Amino acid sequence: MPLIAILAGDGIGPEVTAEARRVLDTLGLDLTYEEGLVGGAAYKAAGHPLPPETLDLARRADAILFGAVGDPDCDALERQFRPEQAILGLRKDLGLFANLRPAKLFAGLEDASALRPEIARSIDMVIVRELTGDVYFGAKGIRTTADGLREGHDEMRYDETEIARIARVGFETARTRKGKLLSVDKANVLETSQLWRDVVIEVSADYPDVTLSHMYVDNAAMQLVRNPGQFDVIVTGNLFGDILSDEASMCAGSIGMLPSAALNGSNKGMYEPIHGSAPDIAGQGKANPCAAILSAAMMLRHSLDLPEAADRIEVAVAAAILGGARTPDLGGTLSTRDMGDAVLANLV
Ligand SMILES: NC(=O)c1ccc[n+]([C@@H]2O[C@H](COP(=O)([O-])OP(=O)(O)OC[C@H]3O[C@@H](n4cnc5c(N)ncnc54)[C@H](O)[C@@H]3O)[C@@H](O)[C@H]2O)c1
Ligand SMILES: CC(C)[C@H](C(=O)O)[C@@H](O)C(=O)O
Ligand SMILES: [Mg+2]
Repeated sequence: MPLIAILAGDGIGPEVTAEARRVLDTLGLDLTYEEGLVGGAAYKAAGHPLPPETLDLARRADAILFGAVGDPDCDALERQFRPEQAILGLRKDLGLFANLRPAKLFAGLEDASALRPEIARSIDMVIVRELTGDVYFGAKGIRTTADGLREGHDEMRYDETEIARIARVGFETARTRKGKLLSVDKANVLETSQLWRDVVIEVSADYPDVTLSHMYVDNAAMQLVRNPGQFDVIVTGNLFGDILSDEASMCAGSIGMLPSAALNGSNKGMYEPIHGSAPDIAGQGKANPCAAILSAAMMLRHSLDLPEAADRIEVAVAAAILGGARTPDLGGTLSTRDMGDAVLANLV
């Protein structure tokens, strides 16, 4: 029976993951679950944000359902002990280089979007974010210059194989959709981006059926709020993808609505909302669990070959939203648990 690692983490992570778990349980699937400590919770209990037992569980599991990590109490710790190192460590250890972040407007959420309804309605895209390279994993530190000044540095780097494999994920994803791939970079300034653009163009020779275009990241950030309907699949690096996906989430109504899948080319994956631990609302039952619930659906589709069960979850979330279920981020008053109930009530 497939094993699911549940790593709920910090802040609203456990609150939203509990709702995803309730939905999974209701589907009556043959899955086993094992919970592990991660993030600030793990640091406080075991002295490390990614304890060996958790890493072992993640390696053994067929898929990982991840909540969120991050705890203001831990922000002053040496970097290796900070909660965020757990998620970065898992991505790197498991080779989860391909991060799919679908952003679409659920019918009924037009008024929750930061955009005008007629613009928001057109949003239906997938951001394919590279997840194990870029400034995230380059050489970094704070050093002292010859003049005695403190100097922070984070190296941006990608080699051509890293670019080519994420480009292929972008092209393959575009093939299953409208056949349009936009590569977002900063090739007018950055050498890393110039190589990115060159390699994406080389790989495009294998995908003559996909229309490839390119855009600088600053323009892409602007176009995302001007005319998001122009985007089908966006492929981009780790940092640009992080920023653009938070921006896309608000265009689609709320950061509480966007799920993600982190994949490594096998069936294994880690599934998580794109949002963080939201310390400002943690423990208040205000968090929107939809992103976590939709992440569970992505898990069923990408890791467990259960597309019908995934569809059932997505249809239930869409129906709950259409029926007016709204947490505070969407302008409503439902609690996290109530929103979970609304999704369960619409499971058919
Ligand atoms: N994948 C992750 O685990 C992840 C992702 C992003 C940030 N973080 C961490 O989370 C902590 C907080 O970061 P932040 O405040 O920059 O980002 P955040 O995503 O946690 O919160 C940003 C804003 O969005 C709101 N929000 C987020 N999720 C929501 C939800 N499901 N429902 C309703 N509102 C929601 C929050 O209340 C907050 O106002 C930091 O420690 C950060 O490093 C973790
Ligand atoms: C918590 C942080 C390391 C993480 C990232 O930057 O990748 C988060 O913002 C995300 O989007 O998953
Ligand atoms: Mg982020």
